[in-house]
Amino acid sequence: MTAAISSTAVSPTAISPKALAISGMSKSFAGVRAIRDLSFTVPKGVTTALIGPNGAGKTTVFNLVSGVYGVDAGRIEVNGVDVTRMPSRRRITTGVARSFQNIRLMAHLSVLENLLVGQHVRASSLGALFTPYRLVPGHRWKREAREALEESGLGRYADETVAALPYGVRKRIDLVRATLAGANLLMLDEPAAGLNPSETNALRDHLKALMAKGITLLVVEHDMHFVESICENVVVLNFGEKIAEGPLSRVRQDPKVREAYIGTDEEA
Ligand SMILES: Nc1ncnc2c1ncn2[C@@H]1O[C@H](COP(=O)(O)OP(=O)(O)OP(=O)(O)O)[C@@H](O)[C@H]1O
Repeated sequence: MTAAISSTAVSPTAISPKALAISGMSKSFAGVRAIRDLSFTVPKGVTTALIGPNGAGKTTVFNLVSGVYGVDAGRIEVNGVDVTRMPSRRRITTGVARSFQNIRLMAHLSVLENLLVGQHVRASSLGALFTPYRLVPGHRWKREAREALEESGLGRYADETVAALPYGVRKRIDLVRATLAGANLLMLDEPAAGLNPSETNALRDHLKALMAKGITLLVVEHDMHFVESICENVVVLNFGEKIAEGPLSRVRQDPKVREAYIGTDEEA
């Protein structure tokens, strides 16, 4: 049976100055050490990038924070709440949400329907979870979803089928979905991948608007121009370990970082 998600189970604390605090985190897959004794924090309001060559462990960090996998060792706090052993589906109640490299919107549904499906994570009872939204005229979630779309400049797409929309618009709708779920810490996995320059600009503006609303972003991104334009702090991983941390301008001069990227097509 699908468990109901109580919106009051854990209230994200406004007290912690850290949106995310990871300490001593390790994870192996069949003997391969993907993450090794990793510690870093994301202060509230400080847009942070997690960078590193292919296979460095960036997506694994997202999977561990969102609870797709359990850690072998270490501790993860979101907004001051220990989520280390918390089931994945409950972690949204602490304020963390993520977007994926491959957009997980349902292509055959409308934009609004996709957002309403996403909002079901906020359902506080089984009844609310299974109430078909069409049966509830003027439903609050529907209104909130339309408002969020308008606010993001995407209002005209509300009733369009997702499959018919350009990729850049779908990516931004995925962002609206994550914020509607009540997140104040958004983990974005390669948000700019596959976007053309004008779509990238629209995404950047969208992210800056979220930052201005107080949402903290943790971004995995290979496009360093994009990272430079929105991120104040950068954490660099290599073979699952943190090898550098700080502003991109400083980090990219670090010999360890330069060495990590040698032989790859990427640049830090
Ligand atoms: N489910 C899994 N099973 C086995 N190995 C895994 C699994 N997930 C990740 N790994 C391994 O963990 C290491 C880190 O992978 P991860 O995908 O986190 O790297 P990444 O930095 O996100 O790479 P990329 O930039 O290519 O997406 C790799 O060696 C990868 O093969």
